[in-house]
Parts: sequence; structure tokens; C-alpha cells
Amino acid sequence: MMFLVHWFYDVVASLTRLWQKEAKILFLGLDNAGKTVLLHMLKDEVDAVVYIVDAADGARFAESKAELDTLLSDDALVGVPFLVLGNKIDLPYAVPEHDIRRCLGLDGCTTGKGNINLAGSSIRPMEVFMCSVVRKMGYGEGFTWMSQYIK
Ligand SMILES: Nc1nc2c(ncn2[C@@H]2O[C@H](COP(=O)(O)OP(=O)(O)OP(=O)(O)O)[C@@H](O)[C@H]2O)c(=O)[nH]1
Repeated sequence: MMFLVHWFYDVVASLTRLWQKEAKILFLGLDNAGKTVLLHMLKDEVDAVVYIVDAADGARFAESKAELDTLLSDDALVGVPFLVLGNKIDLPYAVPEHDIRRCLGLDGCTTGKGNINLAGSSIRPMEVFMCSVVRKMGYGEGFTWMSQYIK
């Protein structure tokens, strides 16, 4: 157990040093390698969250909603902007944005796609943008939206 605690603090300390250098860090690894657990451990340092949903995999929307709800209710992420990307809209069976919003329970929770000034309020910036990563479309608008909320 102490080994794990020390390991965790070593990881946080080394990543903090890297982030102070404005390094771009990619977390890569195969399915089930432990990326998600590590990211959960490091979430205290984040300025924004990009949550990607496979818009063509309706069978996993409930699971995706549960994970999103867990993140949204996390004390370490209070007020942190959330960009929800509904990915794979190039596939014919990808569902439209309003279905993603409904299935993820985001109706009435998003804050608007334009330049919406939320400074001074306790409202968490959150929006849904549909995209196709492989076709290189949609996510740019999402990142532009998100950038206005990052100091
Ligand atoms: N049609 C389509 N397929 C995509 C798109 N983006 C990713 N994929 C495919 O979806 C599959 C999963 O993509 P990954 O980027 O490996 O997904 P991941 O979230 O990293 O998955 P894990 O490693 O399991 O956490 C791959 O076969 C991709 O080619 C997209 O925009 N459209």
C-alpha cells in the first residue's frame, strides 16, 4: 500500500514538473492497460475535460452516462469545463446530437455553444459537439468553444 502511495506521489510530482514546462503529454496504451485509473488519479490538476462518446454505439450509452455522471459529481472537478464529443458521425447509424444529449442526461445542463461569459458564476461550462475524428471534422469547434473557459 505504501508503495502505491509513494508511486502515486512520484507520478504526480513528475507530471507537475512536465506540465509547468507546458509539455504535451499523451496517455497511450491498449484497452485495459490502466489509462483510465491513472487519469482518475491525476484529475485534480486538470483545467478541462474532453469526454468522448461513440455516437454509433447506442448499446453503451447508459454505461457512458454513468461514467460521465461520476466525473461530473467528482469534488476534484467542480467547475471544470466539460466538452462532450459525440464521435463517429461519419457512420450511418450514429445518432444525432439531440439523442446524445438525451441519452447522457444533458438536456438542460449545457451552457451554450457561443461566447457565453460564465465568469463569476458557479455554472460549469458544458457543451456537446458532434464530430468525426477520422474525417477530421467537428472537434475543432468543440476545442475552440472550450478554450474560452481555460485561463
Ligand atoms: N467510423 C469512425 N471510427 C472511428 C472514429 N474515431 C475512432 N474510430 C475507430 O474507433 C475505434 C476505437 O478508436 P480508439 O481511438 O482506439 O478508441 P479509444 O477510446 O482509444 O479506445 P480504448 O483504447 O479502448 O480506450 C478504432 O477502430 C478507430 O478507428 C471516427 O470518427 N469514425
